[in-house]
Amino acid sequence: MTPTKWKRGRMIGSGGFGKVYKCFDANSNRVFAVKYVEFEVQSHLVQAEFQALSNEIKILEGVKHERIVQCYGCRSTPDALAIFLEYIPGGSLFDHIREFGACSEHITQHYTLQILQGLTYLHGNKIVHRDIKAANILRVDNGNIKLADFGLSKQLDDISAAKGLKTKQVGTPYWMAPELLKQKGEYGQNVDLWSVGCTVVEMLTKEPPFIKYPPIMAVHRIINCDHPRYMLPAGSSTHLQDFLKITFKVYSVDRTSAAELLKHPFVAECHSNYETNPKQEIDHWKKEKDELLKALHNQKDQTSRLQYKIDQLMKKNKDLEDTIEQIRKEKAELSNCLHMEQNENCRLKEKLAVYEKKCTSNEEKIEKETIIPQKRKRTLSPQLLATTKDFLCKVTGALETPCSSTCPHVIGQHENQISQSGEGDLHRYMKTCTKNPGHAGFIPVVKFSLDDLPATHREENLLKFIKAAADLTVRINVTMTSQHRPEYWPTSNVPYFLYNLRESQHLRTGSGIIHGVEKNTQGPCPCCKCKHSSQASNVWWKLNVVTAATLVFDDIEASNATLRLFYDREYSPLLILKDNLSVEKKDIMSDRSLLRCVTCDKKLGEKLEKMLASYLCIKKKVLDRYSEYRNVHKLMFIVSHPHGCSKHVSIGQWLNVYTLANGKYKFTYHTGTCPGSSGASVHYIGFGTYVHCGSLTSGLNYSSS
Ligand SMILES: Nc1ncnc2c1ncn2[C@@H]1O[C@H](COP(=O)(O)OP(=O)(O)OP(=O)(O)O)[C@@H](O)[C@H]1O
Repeated sequence: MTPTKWKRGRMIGSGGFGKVYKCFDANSNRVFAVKYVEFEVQSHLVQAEFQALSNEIKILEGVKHERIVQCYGCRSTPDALAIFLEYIPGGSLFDHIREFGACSEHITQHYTLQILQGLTYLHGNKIVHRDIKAANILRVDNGNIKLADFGLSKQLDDISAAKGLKTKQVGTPYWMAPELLKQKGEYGQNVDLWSVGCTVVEMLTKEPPFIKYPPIMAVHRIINCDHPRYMLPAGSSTHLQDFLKITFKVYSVDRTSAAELLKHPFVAECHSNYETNPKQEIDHWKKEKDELLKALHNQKDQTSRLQYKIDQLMKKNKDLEDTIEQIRKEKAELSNCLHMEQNENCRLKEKLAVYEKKCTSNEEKIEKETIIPQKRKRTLSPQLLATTKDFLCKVTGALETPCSSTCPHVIGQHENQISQSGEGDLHRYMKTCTKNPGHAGFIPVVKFSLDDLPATHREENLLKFIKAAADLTVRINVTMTSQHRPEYWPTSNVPYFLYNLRESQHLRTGSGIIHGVEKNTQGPCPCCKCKHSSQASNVWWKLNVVTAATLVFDDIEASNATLRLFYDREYSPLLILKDNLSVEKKDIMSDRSLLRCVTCDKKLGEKLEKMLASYLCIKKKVLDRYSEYRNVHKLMFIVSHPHGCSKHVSIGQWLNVYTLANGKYKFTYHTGTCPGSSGASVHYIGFGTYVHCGSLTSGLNYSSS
């Protein structure tokens, strides 16, 4: 029954065709919703359209279904048509989605079922809704829904087209079926099924398909698509996907009717009414409860995991803080230590200065004992050179000339490098050398080449000979001066070298050459290692080394001596021999010592055997080649370890050769030697090999006889 004594209440919404208010009819004592459709023009045409609308409304008054908003007729006012509707307090599904978010598939199933129920009824009564969408689905408080706005849209569109409405309809094509959007397109009830599909997508995703396009483009897409595109929530059922496939059939004839769709598994399992099926509702809530419990459980798990992580981090943090504290303490201690070390350093520096002073004075003492002061050397040299006869005193070889303690010739500098501070100081002596400052005449053995030979002798074999001699040259270190050194040279009153330092320990260094390598296979190796081993080697080598007697005087000194082999460059690997080192033969007057030592290092023994063989072979070739020119070119070379440093070759000419009473030769030369050259082999090309002894007060160097 249409309200007669009604009063308009608050506005509850507005749509494309007018505003909706709550209203109360005093006659029936009932609340309604009233939709005001306002007129624009009172033309004849519009009048006709309104008449058609009123007639339609009358028909709709007879449409009664629990899923349909009941229409209670209409009344005309001067500028509007008031259509009375059943008041539904829950608002539209559109508002619900906006407020609470998309519906779950479960809820969507229920709403879809109820939409289809409403549509089945409308279609059964030959009514097409034409405007199914969430905004036209109203929620009853008990959770069920009703379809609103049905059947009037065609009439309202017609009035709008005739420009008879104040509010202009702006078409929302997103829910419309393709055939409805096509110009002059014919359509039937099945347009509502397409819209149901769009509304299902809207319920699940909050938006119908194609919403991202402006209306005009959306229309184009809907008309031309094979199937609308949408993104369903993850885990959506296959029933749902299949249901949508059916509703979105492009050709309306292919779409299944609303009544048939009620049998689709997507909706068939739902009970039609929420409130009338408490069991299902209980199941639903139980399910929701279970899900909530599960979520709660997960949250608890996560919380306890997070708590554990926090605890771990706090512990780690604490450890780090402790470490920082520890580092701070250590730093403080270290800076304390550093401070103390700096003080100690200062103290030691002062002490060092004192010792250096002492050391210098000791060195000076030694020098006084062993070396003629420079001043004297310079002044005496020219006179001494003048008379070669004077040189041939008893000690230097000419036995017919007696020597006295004042004999200037024999107080020659026996070129041991003496170092009070051990090996560490040898480079210092090299740098501060006064005999050959800069060592221009000394060529490191590794750099020696053909170019270093005089043009007259630039021959491969001579170079090979020098290299072979260099290979066998060794550095000899002695750390003890024997108490058996004589006070005087034999049969003279000339003090013997280092007599005053006998029984003292200090480093003396000189040179020598390996002169014999003898392989032994008889009996066990006598080296220290084999002596104390049950697996003593049966193969070993005896090595003979020639050096100066003033360098290694006797077995006491030999047992405190070492041989360094292959010391070709400063960083050559350390290869030291000292096993069973002894003096096999000694000639004080000639200043020659023949040392002996052993090795059972097979690789070394064989290598030295080969080296010696090629040395002797090339030596002979060179001797043969140059023997007839030996007095013409007077070429000679020396391989030694100046100042105990790495091997150097010095090349030059000898000055004089004296034939001694015993038929031996004695040479003098300026070819470069330094402290540390004592005992080095001196090779006179065309003559043979001798041992370097020292330098005379004249500055001349001389070798053994
Ligand atoms: N019977 C009703 N009971 C309670 N509220 C209603 C009722 N009818 C409509 N409303 C409210 O009024 C709003 C506007 O409704 P109306 O039908 O005018 O517009 P619409 O359906 O949103 O848009 P259009 O008219 O373009 O389809 C609805 O969204 C709803 O919230």
